[in-house]
Amino acid sequence: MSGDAASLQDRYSPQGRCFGCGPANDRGLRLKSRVEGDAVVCDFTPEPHHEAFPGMLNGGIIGALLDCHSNWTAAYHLMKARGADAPPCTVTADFHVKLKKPTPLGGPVHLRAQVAEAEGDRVVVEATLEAGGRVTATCRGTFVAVKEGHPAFHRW
Ligand SMILES: CCCCCCCCCCCCCC(=O)SCCNC(=O)CCNC(=O)[C@H](O)C(C)(C)COP(=O)(O)OP(=O)(O)OC[C@H]1O[C@@H](n2cnc3c(N)ncnc32)[C@H](O)[C@@H]1OP(=O)(O)O
Repeated sequence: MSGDAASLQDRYSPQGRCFGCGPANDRGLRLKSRVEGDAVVCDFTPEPHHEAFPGMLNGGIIGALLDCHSNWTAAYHLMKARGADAPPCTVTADFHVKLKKPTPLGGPVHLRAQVAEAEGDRVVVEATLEAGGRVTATCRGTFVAVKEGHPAFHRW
């Protein structure tokens, strides 16, 4: 994979309102995913209201970050595989997050995702979330490009 400096969200879905990744949702997380070699990466700085217990990041927020970032990794992969100039609309079919250690607040977290398997419209993505240079959560999920007629089609 390769790409320029703009985030995938800003480039392909600037009007998106998804809670995790929509640039136009001013109450959302607005994560910014970027292509780096064979991976897609993202740095996100949690805010105090994302806290679970003092100084530690909420697990649901971790899940939302890993879900959206992995979704964009799948969509970008399908775009490249199809030779298209825009990604298809993908949705999450399943994702499994392991919260391995508490994730500290107070600095950025780093997300990194890669395609593990792909067949047709379905892509399996593996991702990690690091804080302070240590992996605190991992994720494996399946993301599906939807067809016309699905409620998500052309809705991101
Ligand atoms: C330019 C824009 C760029 C965008 C970039 C993208 C990045 C996005 C970033 C956003 C990140 C945000 C992350 C998020 O939050 S994504 C939002 C959370 N995820 C979902 O809502 C996904 C819900 N699940 C599904 O839609 C399907 O299961 C999928 C598509 C995953 C698989 O479906 P597949 O076809 O493989 O499986 P199947 O044939 O066995 O169906 C299973 C069930 O699916 C339903 N179903 C299927 N089709 C339709 C339909 N047309 N209209 C209505 N429903 C439909 C139907 O109920 C069926 O059940 P039943 O019929 O057995 O009862």
